[in-house]
Amino acid sequence: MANRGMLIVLSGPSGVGKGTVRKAIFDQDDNKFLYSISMTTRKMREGEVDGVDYHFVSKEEFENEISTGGMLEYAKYVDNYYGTPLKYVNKMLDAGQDVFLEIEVQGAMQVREKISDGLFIFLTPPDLMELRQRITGRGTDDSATIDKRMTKAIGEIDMMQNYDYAVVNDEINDAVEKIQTIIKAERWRVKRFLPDYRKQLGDVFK
Ligand SMILES: Nc1nc2c(ncn2[C@@H]2O[C@H](COP(=O)(O)OP(=O)(O)O)[C@@H](O)[C@H]2O)c(=O)[nH]1
Ligand SMILES: Nc1ncnc2c1ncn2[C@@H]1O[C@H](COP(=O)(O)OP(=O)(O)O)[C@@H](O)[C@H]1O
Repeated sequence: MANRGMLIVLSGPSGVGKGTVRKAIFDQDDNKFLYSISMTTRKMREGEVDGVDYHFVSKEEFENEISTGGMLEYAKYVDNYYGTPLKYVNKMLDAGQDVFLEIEVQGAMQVREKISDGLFIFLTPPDLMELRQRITGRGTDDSATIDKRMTKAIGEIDMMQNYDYAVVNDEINDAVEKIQTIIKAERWRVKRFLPDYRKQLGDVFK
């Protein structure tokens, strides 16, 4: 029953803490999800490993994947492509494995179009000033760039209405616990059971 794996999508505005929360979830011992490793054209940072943090590819390779239908979703973000290879996700879902994506908002909306029975969780900041402080705290942007990121983030927060759940990333451990609770409840959603019973209808009156 409900043999197909669950697709879990964690998204939210830049700087809200998606990467931090995702790492905390995957550091838990009893974590059973498979993380879909994204493909990107951005440069590898110190300490990153190809095939672990991302599949690092050239712009030509990425565009070739797009044109041959190899991407479940992709987005151009700060001049680089980021995307989810389709093959791995489908294979794992068909094998009954739950797959976890941590992606930005444009990509999440493309996944929603294609895999409507996925679980879409929006990570949101306690308030906008705190979001600004987190972006500032990373120390990677000047104040004009921070303004641009904030304008973008406000548009992204507006996309919250297209998600199933909103989780406030106030304290990391609380956010992780809320996400785990949502995932547990999702397993018993009616929509995950009906297709299996419907499939059995053909056999039962033979
Ligand atoms: N659409 C999409 N976004 C992704 C994917 N992988 C990572 N991202 C997002 O791309 C953005 C930039 O990621 P990264 O360069 O690692 O920077 P950082 O998270 O800001 O340190 C983040 O918001 C990620 O969540 C993907 O496969 N698809
Ligand atoms: N719950 C939290 N409380 C305080 N700071 C946080 C929290 N979650 C993340 N951060 C910090 O906010 C910044 C942005 O987090 P990051 O995971 O890079 O965001 P994203 O992946 O959404 O762009 C980082 O400096 C991170 O340490």
